[in-house]
Amino acid sequence: MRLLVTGRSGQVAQSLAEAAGGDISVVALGRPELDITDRDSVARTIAAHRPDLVVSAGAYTAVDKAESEPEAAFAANRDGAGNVAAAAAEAGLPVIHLSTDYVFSGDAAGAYREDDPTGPQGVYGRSKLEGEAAVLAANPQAAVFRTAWVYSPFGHNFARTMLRLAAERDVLRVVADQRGTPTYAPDIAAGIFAAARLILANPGDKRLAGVFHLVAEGETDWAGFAEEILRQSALRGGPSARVERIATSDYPTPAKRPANSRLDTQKFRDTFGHVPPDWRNGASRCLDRLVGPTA
Ligand SMILES: NC(=O)C1=CN([C@@H]2O[C@H](COP(=O)(O)OP(=O)(O)OC[C@H]3O[C@@H](n4cnc5c(N)ncnc54)[C@H](O)[C@@H]3O)[C@@H](O)[C@H]2O)C=CC1
Repeated sequence: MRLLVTGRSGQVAQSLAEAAGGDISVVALGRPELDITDRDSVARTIAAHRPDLVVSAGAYTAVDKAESEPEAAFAANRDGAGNVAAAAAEAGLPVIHLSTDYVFSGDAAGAYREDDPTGPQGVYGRSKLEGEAAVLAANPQAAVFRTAWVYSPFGHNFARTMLRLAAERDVLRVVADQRGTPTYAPDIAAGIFAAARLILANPGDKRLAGVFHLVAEGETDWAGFAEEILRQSALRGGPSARVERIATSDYPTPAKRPANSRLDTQKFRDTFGHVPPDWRNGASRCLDRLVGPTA
């Protein structure tokens, strides 16, 4: 199968490109040749590369900056997402679109299911929620995968930030009152490949369209994630530091984050027959790459 992926230098796009091989080919494209805010450039790119399926992973992901740049966030996350889904639909192609736990308020007690009420807390979450609606309206073969707390060997992410800070400081202050599931981008890529295979084998199957939650198994809080990264780093001879657990109120940010980011993945597992690994397993593989293998 041949996948065209938007947002070439992003964590998920790079993970998809890296995992391609065998009967899977991935063409990952980004600006300047593919700008999702430019409908014509999306249509031209799809026509030129003739993929079987489009993965929409390009997005405006600067959560705090979005509060002061709402136009840019909505241009990419709502209008750009809609452009990609519509251009795929015009070519008769299914689309897998990435969305986020930030569409929820975080006030619920348990893990969020796909049909639970949304309630984004900031501009980024609102722009992604409106993007979901645009995608589902534009393409009858659209699957929206909400994921969360993405990290990888690439780009800006929490795991890399913790390692960098641990090399500079003895104590890292990390919020301990936001719960969720760290999800290793290569594990998202594996879930996307499994789903894409099924979607392409069952064209028009309505059960494979709609919203799904795709995160790793298990849960923790940001401080717990930091502790695990630093524990695994120390095992490999990498930087380590003590984690001081703090409250969100001690670390003010422009955008409010959900206190509960947990996503229920039952629907994804039942529909696509794919079970993502535990988050600690992903952390271990990421640390193998960022620090090196354990002795
Ligand atoms: N990073 C995270 O923790 C989470 C990410 N997500 C979603 O998952 C998806 C993938 O996320 P990541 O790979 O982490 O993001 P990322 O920030 O690593 O990559 C996004 C890519 O999109 C590109 N992009 C932005 N505007 C564009 C435009 N107009 N045209 C073409 N490309 C453009 C950026 O240059 C970047 O390479 C996104 O939809 C994001 O909203 C969901 C939950 C959490």
